[in-house]
Amino acid sequence: MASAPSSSAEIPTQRIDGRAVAEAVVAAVGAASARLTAETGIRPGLAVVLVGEDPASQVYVGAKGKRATALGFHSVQHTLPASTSEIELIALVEALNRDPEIHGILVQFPLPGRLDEARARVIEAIAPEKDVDGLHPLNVGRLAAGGEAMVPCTPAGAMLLIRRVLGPDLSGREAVVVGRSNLVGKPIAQLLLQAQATVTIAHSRTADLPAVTRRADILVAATGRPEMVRGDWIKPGAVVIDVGINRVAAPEKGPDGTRLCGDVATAEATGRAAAITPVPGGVGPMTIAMLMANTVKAAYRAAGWPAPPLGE
Ligand SMILES: Nc1nc(=O)c2c([nH]1)NC[C@@H]1CN(c3ccc(C(=O)N[C@@H](CCC(=O)O)C(=O)O)cc3)C=[N+]21
Repeated sequence: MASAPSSSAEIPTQRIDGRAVAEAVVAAVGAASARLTAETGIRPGLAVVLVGEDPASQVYVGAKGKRATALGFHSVQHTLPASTSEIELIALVEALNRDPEIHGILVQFPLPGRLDEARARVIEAIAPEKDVDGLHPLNVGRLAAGGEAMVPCTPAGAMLLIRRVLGPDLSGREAVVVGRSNLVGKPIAQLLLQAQATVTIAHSRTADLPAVTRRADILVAATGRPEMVRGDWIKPGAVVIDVGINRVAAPEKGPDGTRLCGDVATAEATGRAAAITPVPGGVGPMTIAMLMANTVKAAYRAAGWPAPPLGE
């Protein structure tokens, strides 16, 4: 029997293996760390601060600590109760700023309740050279001005995946970032611009969002809304970077079943995108790898050494 005629030819869609790229980064980070420790006695030190008991945050923070320990870093986790005051949290950050064994400080978001309103003050309390999240205004400004900045981990990881597919020069390519957060959307847009792409930042208030995303040769979805980006929002042949990690109900896995999904309807994108990052196994593992990379860079700078090459 003849197959039904299809209106458009299917495009083979490459799944970008974030776990494999993350392993390569982590291997380079481990080698750089070992060299520093052998020659100076300095072990990269990472402090992760978790306030409250958000279960997803506990999982991420645990994964970060495990990675750091496996790399031979000095790794400490500070877990504070949800009732912690702004003054107490900033006092801890200041103690970590002064601690010579700590090169990187990460305060996990979201902060609980009222404390989230203090977010900007907490970020500004972190010493910029220890700000491995790249959120301090000095690092944000340096990234915007094209200087030596600590780059936020998820954007740095996403860019590395884009470069693996398209190379370092994005001249002539249209990039659309959906999402405008300080942690993801805005810094990814800066990095794409630096790589010569033509960049649009779109968001939930953009008029005719699908028409805007359909222009994208590079589409970055960072909306935090499960599978918001549909297949027909994607230009055929686009490279799609799915930054979302959403836990949604999955009745097929039983009454309490859940599954992870991204901000892109991956099944619909398959056969249309040239390449897409899966969830899980895409940008998520890169985020942790780049956190380790930023921590080693901070330790190198503290030792007065130039930043090492990290497979980027
Ligand atoms: N100050 C701050 N910096 C952050 O970088 C930060 C944060 N707060 N708050 C929460 C988000 C989330 N985040 C992730 C890191 C790794 C995975 C990851 O490794 N995901 C795996 C597994 C996911 C799973 O199985 O749950 C994957 O996508 O394959 C996901 C999410 C960092 N964040």
